[in-house]
Amino acid sequence: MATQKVKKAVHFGAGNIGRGFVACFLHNSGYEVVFADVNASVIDKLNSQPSYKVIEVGAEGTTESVISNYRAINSKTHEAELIQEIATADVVTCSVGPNILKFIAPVVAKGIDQRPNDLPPIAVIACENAIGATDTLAEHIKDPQNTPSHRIEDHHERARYANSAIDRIVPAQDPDAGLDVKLEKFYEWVVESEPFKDHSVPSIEGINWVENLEPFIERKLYTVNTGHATAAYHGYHRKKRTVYDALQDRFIQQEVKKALDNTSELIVEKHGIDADAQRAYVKKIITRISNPHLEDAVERVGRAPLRKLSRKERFIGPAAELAEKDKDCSALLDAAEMALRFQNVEEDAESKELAKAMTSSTPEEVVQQICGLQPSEKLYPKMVDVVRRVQADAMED
Ligand SMILES: NC(=O)c1ccc[n+]([C@@H]2O[C@H](COP(=O)([O-])OP(=O)(O)OC[C@H]3O[C@@H](n4cnc5c(N)ncnc54)[C@H](O)[C@@H]3O)[C@@H](O)[C@H]2O)c1
Ligand SMILES: O=P(O)(O)OC[C@@H](O)[C@@H](O)[C@H](O)[C@H](O)CO
Repeated sequence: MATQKVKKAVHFGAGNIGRGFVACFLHNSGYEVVFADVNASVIDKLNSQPSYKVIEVGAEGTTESVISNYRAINSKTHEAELIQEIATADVVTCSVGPNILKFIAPVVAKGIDQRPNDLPPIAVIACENAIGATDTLAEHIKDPQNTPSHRIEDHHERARYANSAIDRIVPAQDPDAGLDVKLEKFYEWVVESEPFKDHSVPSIEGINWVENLEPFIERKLYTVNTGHATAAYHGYHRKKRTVYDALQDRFIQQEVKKALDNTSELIVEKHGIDADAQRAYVKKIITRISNPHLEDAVERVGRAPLRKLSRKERFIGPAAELAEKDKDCSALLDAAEMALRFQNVEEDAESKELAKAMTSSTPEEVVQQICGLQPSEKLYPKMVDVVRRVQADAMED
């Protein structure tokens, strides 16, 4: 009797969303998961412990599931082993952070290049909070430094790249929790189906396959993440510990609602999303980010402010489009102002860099270099005023 081959997934980033969501869904879909990470302590724990728990918390109570059938490889020290795993895997996923994609690309490229001819193309799905994260990873993989140019023409026979939108709040974990991950019950994982049109899509339970991802990723980033970051940055400024604490403050709650009114106007018009459906979505997001069981620190949600203030991200992205249409983006500008004031310099390298740029650059330089706006854009002078105000306040302190 023919035995069915066990499917294998290599997942880069054994952190919160990696262990708590992506690996959990791959495991539940019958994959053996090979984690790749640079954190030696997490790798050692994964290799010495045969299972860990994923604990869903919420108003409805707590449920636990057990994840097993995984291995882990240190991508810094065991590159050759990792290349072999990728060469023979069915799926490569990652949740390492958008700025890390360029660092994992070389090893993924080598694994793809060594893929045996008789295997179907590997599915590559980046699970980051960023528009087109898989495209970004693919660009790095296909860079001549990583894939020889004579191997590009038939590269699609070895790999297919699909963008995704991934949504589940996984806070930083208690240091004593070991590998276990506490997270919210809600999840949404939407992935492009188009790259697999001449093959079948990978069989991963829970994925919503769509032809056009743009409305899903923009709706997610400009609602969940805009709302989350607005609460976190206003919360940090008002000395709140968690996003839940921030949302107990009526002023912050109003700022979040106003920011999501701004982005809803854009999303509804741009993507033809039903206004009532968007209102219900916003309501659900506010309930989700107000989850008292999650203990989600404002420093985690506000992490990497340079990334969050960049052109295609949760504030400047929608605000630039709204400004071009002469529509209200004032709450997004207020939230961006709070992001500029996020000075978590001890823990966050980008925050330190931002603080330096705010003291050494002109407002115009900050807006061009950090927010990626050009003087010809309608948002540009508004954002210059915001930076000028923050810099003036800093001079007074
Ligand atoms: N936590 C969430 O709620 C959530 C939800 C949706 C999407 N995301 C996205 O997922 C990504 C990861 O977020 P997270 O919260 O899990 O962060 P995290 O810090 O918990 O996990 C990131 C992991 O990547 C590893 N890593 C860093 N550099 C690496 C490298 N060069 N090679 C391999 N591994 C490397 C780190 O050691 C860490 O284990 C981000 O893009 C984030 O926006 C997070
Ligand atoms: O991961 P970031 O830094 O892009 O954003 C922080 C949080 O808003 C984010 O991790 C959310 O928890 C997540 O996007 C929910 O799906």
